Amino acid sequence: MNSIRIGIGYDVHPLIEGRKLYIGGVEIPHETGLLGHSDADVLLHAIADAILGALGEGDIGKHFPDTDERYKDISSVALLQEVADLAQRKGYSLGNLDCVLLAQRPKIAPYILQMRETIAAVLHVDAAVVNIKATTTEKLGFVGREEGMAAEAVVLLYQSML
Ligand SMILES: Nc1ccn([C@@H]2O[C@H](COP(=O)(O)O)[C@@H](O)[C@H]2O)c(=O)n1
Ligand SMILES: C[C@@]1(CO)OP(=O)(O)OP(=O)(O)OC[C@H]1O
Repeated sequence: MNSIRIGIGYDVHPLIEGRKLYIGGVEIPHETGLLGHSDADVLLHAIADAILGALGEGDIGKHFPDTDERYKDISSVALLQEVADLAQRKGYSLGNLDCVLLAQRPKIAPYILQMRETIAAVLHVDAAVVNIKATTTEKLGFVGREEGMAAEAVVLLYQSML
């Protein structure tokens, strides 16, 4: 029987002035951006962690240490690409992916289709199997105070070949 595996991912990054805002591989005009060693794309980090979890391969901190200068300011699209390549080498394909971004502002709805297409291209799937949701936290907590953003992702992988 072909094996199926699920994985979850969760990530948080602070928001500061003077950084560009990248979410889901898309640059979004905003007065603050996410802080991290990489471009701090919190949504792609949660997705990459979910895939690594499904593969039993730890997390992105293990694969791309924030002490390594190679990953300084790197695009998280490149990190997700490396994770996708690992999944492919292990014979796994994406069944479907669901994720949610927690952000008080900006509204990301106008960018969701571009994010889905970007992620789908990296993962070699149809955008129909990539679902992206967003929620404010009704001005509650660190997200509501716009101190940071969080993201969660769940993926299902299936073994496509051996
Ligand atoms: N940063 C965000 C947060 C939410 N949305 C969309 O707005 C709608 C309402 O969200 P609530 O959390 O206030 O219930 C919902 O459709 C979200 O997708 C958004 O685009 N960007
Ligand atoms: C991606 C990495 C590597 O550049 O750095 P950050 O952008 O700080 O992101 P984090 O979510 O802390 O995950 C792992 C890191 O090693």
